Amino acid sequence: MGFFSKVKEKFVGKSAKQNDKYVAGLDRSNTTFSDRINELAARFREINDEYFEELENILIMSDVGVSMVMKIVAEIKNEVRLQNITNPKEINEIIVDKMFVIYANDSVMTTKINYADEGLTVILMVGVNGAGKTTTIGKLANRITKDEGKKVMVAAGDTFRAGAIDQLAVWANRVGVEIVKGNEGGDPSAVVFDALKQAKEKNVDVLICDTAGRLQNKVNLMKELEKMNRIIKREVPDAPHETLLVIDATTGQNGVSQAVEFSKITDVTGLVLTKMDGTAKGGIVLSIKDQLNLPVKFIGLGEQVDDLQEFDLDQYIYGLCKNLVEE
Ligand SMILES: Nc1nc2c(ncn2[C@@H]2O[C@H](COP(=O)(O)OP(=O)(O)OP(=O)(O)O)[C@@H](O)[C@H]2O)c(=O)[nH]1
Repeated sequence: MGFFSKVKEKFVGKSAKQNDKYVAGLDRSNTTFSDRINELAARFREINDEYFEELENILIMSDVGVSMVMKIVAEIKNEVRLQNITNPKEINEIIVDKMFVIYANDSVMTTKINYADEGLTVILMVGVNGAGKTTTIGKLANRITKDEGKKVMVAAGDTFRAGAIDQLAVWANRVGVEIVKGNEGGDPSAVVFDALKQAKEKNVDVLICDTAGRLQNKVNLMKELEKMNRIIKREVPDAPHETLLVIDATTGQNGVSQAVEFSKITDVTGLVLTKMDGTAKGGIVLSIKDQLNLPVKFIGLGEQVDDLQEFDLDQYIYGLCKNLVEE
């Protein structure tokens, strides 16, 4: 069964609680993407080169990324020829299937957090300022505490940005986890070292470390992350278990380029796409996959504490293509 049929069978007419969050959070993307494709089908009597050009534009406007768009459209053309389809109204299923078959191909699809087999799990959060790192750490700490029953601690390793420490402290307080912090302008690795020591003493299960996001000063940032990684490894040899890169989905292709830069600086193990509810260009998930081949582990679908959702490909497809699937 193709993605299209699978998603249709799974979600249409049903209302699972988590699914509602995806549908609401991706509403703007769905309207831009699905409605434009439906509108295109209504305008063309038959599928021709012009139709495909417009389809390419819709995909590009949804932030799918040019090289990915070319691959997807080539696949769609091929399938249309094979099935001998000429009516644009019959193409929805093929569009949805091809987009996601390409996404899922050769993919590292694990969305689960890689926890340590035993002892302390260390998660390092990286990303440029304003991407939503602090908010994500708060939401993630809450998820891990409430859903998995683990004891979480956070380390205020962004000593560079004014206010970052206080902001993280507010979140820690809100979700009821302990925070280890140093002074603004201090050595972030010292904070992390301190946090590692305390986490081990207090039998913490998961330590989430904030870091500064000065991508414009790449050499310093690289040195800082290297030092932090060295200290973490010295204390917990198989750590960090995850280095999650936080990207603001509303920054579109710029966010994708930042992600590429970050992945050159440090070993990223997964992505968190924030503010998906604030963009009409939900296709960024596909573009990132194409350029980085890293799994999207979480997506931010709002500002509330429970708006960070584990990335689920089926729910994402349904959210993005709702009006196509339900046509
Ligand atoms: N709508 C929406 N807003 C979000 C989401 N994630 C974060 N935000 C908001 O984005 C803004 C910036 O997020 P912060 O966590 O404060 O990011 P920052 O502290 O500026 O920068 P860093 O922590 O360095 O990334 C805040 O107003 C958050 O509430 C999301 O998934 N959806």
